[in-house]
Amino acid sequence: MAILVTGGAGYIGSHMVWALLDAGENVVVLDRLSTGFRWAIAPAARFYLGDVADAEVLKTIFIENDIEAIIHFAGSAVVPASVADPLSYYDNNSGKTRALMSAAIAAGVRHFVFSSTAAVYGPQKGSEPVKETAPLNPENPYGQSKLMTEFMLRDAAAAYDFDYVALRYFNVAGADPHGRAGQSTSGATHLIKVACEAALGRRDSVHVYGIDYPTHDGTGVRDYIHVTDLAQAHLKALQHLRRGKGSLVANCGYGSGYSVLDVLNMVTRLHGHAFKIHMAPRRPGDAASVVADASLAHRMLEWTPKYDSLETIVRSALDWELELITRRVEDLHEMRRALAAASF
Ligand SMILES: NC(=O)c1ccc[n+]([C@@H]2O[C@H](COP(=O)([O-])OP(=O)(O)OC[C@H]3O[C@@H](n4cnc5c(N)ncnc54)[C@H](O)[C@@H]3O)[C@@H](O)[C@H]2O)c1
Ligand SMILES: O=c1ccn([C@@H]2O[C@H](COP(=O)(O)OP(=O)(O)O[C@H]3O[C@H](CO)[C@H](O)[C@H](O)[C@H]3O)[C@@H](O)[C@H]2O)c(=O)[nH]1
Repeated sequence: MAILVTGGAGYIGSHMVWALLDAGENVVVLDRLSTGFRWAIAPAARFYLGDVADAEVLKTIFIENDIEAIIHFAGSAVVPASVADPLSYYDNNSGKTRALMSAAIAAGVRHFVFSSTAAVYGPQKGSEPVKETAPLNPENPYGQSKLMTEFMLRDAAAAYDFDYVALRYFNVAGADPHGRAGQSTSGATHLIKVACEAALGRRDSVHVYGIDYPTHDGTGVRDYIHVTDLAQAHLKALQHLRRGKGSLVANCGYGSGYSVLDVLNMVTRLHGHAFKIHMAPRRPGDAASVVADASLAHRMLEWTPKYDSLETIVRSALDWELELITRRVEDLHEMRRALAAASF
């Protein structure tokens, strides 16, 4: 039996692949490498290049592997891009997931774990942690496209021999503590990644989007969750489904909110070098404060985070940024050696 990880070449998916392999699972990855990288996939996983909606590649995967469950990360994940091009988000996050679900159900795959998001909730009054029962009112097409998928999962689970866990991630950050994976996306927009790049001189500066929010320092507040804890939550979700405990929608966060300035100060403190900061207008589609109440995941999945401190998250993100620089330098040396060898 094997677990199919879609989007396993991406940031969160690549950590999931390592977590599954560490837990002794057989892993199959499907990724079209639009934002992910072939090198990010752990060598022990079996890789298929393709789109999650490609019926032919799915057929091949289901014939060649005994897929027990799908952990579905493949998708588009940038809030402002979804505001600029909503239909591509509905296509990739909702339409293509529908095609994947349909092929999976036809092939007899019974378990599905889905990457949902805190963006399904929309604007919150005050800074109270958000429970799963909060109104679902996405502020942007990204959140809406994920919510539509949650509805498809709910209805499919009611109709077919199929169950699912949808995990609503808050702000995922950090990198594998063993240095095997991290966030490598070029042109990243996520705050911690952007700030670490600026600290290491890979960007000129960081823009702070909005200083007039009703938060403790006027900047946006988010609940940052370490990617390794998030991968563990998926392992627990898989266990939950295997034990026949039924479908579930649960938040994944820590319940602690940090502002943009809190994050920038932490990066500066840990790295030791200041970088340029520009105050900028609010970003379209952004909420003031988004913090999780994750008590349901703790209770139902028996999930206990291990890396729940902003300092640990930022430290691992900085370590990964240094690792990427080292790898680029090694690649350059390799290219130089290859060029020198070719010129003789
Ligand atoms: N990063 C976050 O803070 C965050 C928060 C909430 C939810 N999520 C969700 O988690 C998932 C993973 O996010 P990430 O940050 O790792 O993003 P990512 O862009 O690093 O990874 C996505 C991966 O999916 C692949 N992909 C995209 N569309 C595909 C398709 N149609 N067919 C095959 N492969 C495809 C990409 O090549 C990439 O490897 C996404 O669904 C995202 O919406 C992320
Ligand atoms: O260069 C930057 C980048 C971000 N921010 C601010 O930092 C906070 C976090 O922004 P991110 O772009 O890092 O993350 P988002 O909160 O926009 O979105 C993330 O969290 C959401 C859930 O809250 C979704 O899950 C989504 O997939 C994921 O990208 C926001 O207040 C944003 O305005 C800046 O000030 N400058």
